[in-house]
Amino acid sequence: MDSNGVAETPADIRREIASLEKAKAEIDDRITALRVRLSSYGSVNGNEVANSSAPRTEETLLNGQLSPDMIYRYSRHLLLPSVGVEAQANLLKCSVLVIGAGGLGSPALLYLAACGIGRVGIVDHDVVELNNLHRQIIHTEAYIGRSKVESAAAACRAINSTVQIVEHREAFRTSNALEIVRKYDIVVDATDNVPSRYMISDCCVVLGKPLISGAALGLEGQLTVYNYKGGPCYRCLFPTPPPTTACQRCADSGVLGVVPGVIGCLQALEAIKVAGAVGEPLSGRMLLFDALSARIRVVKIRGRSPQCEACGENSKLTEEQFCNFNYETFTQSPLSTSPLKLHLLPSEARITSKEYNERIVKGEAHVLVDVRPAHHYKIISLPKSLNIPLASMEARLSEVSAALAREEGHKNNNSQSASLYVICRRGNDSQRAVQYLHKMGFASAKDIIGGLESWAHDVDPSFPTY
Ligand SMILES: Nc1ncnc2c1ncn2[C@@H]1O[C@H](COP(=O)(O)OP(=O)(O)OP(=O)(O)O)[C@@H](O)[C@H]1O
Ligand SMILES: [Zn+2]
Repeated sequence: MDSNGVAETPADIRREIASLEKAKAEIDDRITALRVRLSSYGSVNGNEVANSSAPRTEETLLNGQLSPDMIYRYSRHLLLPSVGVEAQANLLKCSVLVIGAGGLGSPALLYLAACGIGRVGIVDHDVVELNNLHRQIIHTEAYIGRSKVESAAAACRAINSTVQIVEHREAFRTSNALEIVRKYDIVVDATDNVPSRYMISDCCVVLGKPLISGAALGLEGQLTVYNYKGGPCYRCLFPTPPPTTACQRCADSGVLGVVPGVIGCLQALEAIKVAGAVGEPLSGRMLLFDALSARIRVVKIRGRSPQCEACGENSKLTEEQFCNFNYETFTQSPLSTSPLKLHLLPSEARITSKEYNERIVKGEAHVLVDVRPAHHYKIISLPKSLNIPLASMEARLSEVSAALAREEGHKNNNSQSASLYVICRRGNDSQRAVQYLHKMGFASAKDIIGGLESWAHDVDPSFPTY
């Protein structure tokens, strides 16, 4: 008998329980969906404020108080006595600009968005490539060929829709630097080239912004904070640029993916310390990370130099001077990451990859010397090429003579001389090698223009590039 006096069976009761459970599940789903919708609004004292495309942190803070959603989202920060509500509120009010959305920028951006920095700006002009993905973890395969900024911004928004993400899909140059940096409180240098480092540092000096600077190459990385509370700037430490030969890039020297990951995370950490006003930011000190030996050292570095041309006592670095300074000339290296293209040889000492292919198809007697380092040669090489790295050419010249003699013996009954071709990855070292071979009496040596990259591009599209 139910409360209405209607007879009921156990089967009726089971049916009613099932029906109520179904309704309860639907209500739970509805509550979850509403919570997700709620998180795209700013919460002011329990009254929600519509906040469509660009969430504004100020609206989520009332008299410096965190909204209930923020208390929940950042609760693990708030529970840390050294962080707490005050530092979290500082993060929410702060803006950070990350220049470069590559190996360093990827983890830095993810953590900065996740931790609730109020506004995060991203600058990059590049597009996502397949060979970026082993380390540039903010990007996914779906974004290959698309703007790194667009990709990184989407990832940041997916992690934290309450953070305002600003996209700057352009190269950072003297012409736009001041205008961009002015809008942020802290700058993170996550670029990979020397002219950008000087330019970013000078810009931060001119505008008085703290700079979190990181670098990673191969199996090593380093990190420091410049221009912070009377500390040194980049120029204090490096008044003159390094020789161009000392400036390597990941595309040439390689990099273990986790290494920029570690340094990029530490950059986010330093930015959070500066933004939140907690701890001791890494100013006047430099952290050095050696992945293979698993060593991290922190060394003291020189303080602000009174003679520094950017931040020193007699510095005349003004906004106007900054805009007119040529950082590419100063550092003798380009801002863009396009590889160097040397022109060392006359045209008669060069041959295109297509021409070379035609000659070998015709069966021309020849020797092909590949002058790349041995570990490059192991990645991929052309059949029957002889690997003599440029650095060991002098010691191994006799191998070139022996190979030519062998080839002449095999193919030419009339003992006509065999041709000598030299190849490398992109066609720079091959020219250097041919110059040397000419000097050593191998007058007919020719370089293959554009190296293996042009072979892959113009002759055999299935030949791998790296
Ligand atoms: N002046 C600049 N303005 C904007 N972005 C820059 C500037 N200089 C460098 N970058 C960006 O910084 C990022 C550095 O990333 P990273 O060092 O991982 O190398 P990469 O250039 O993406 O790859 P790889 O060196 O392997 O070809 C790149 O996305 C690059 O486009
Ligand atoms: Zn300085």
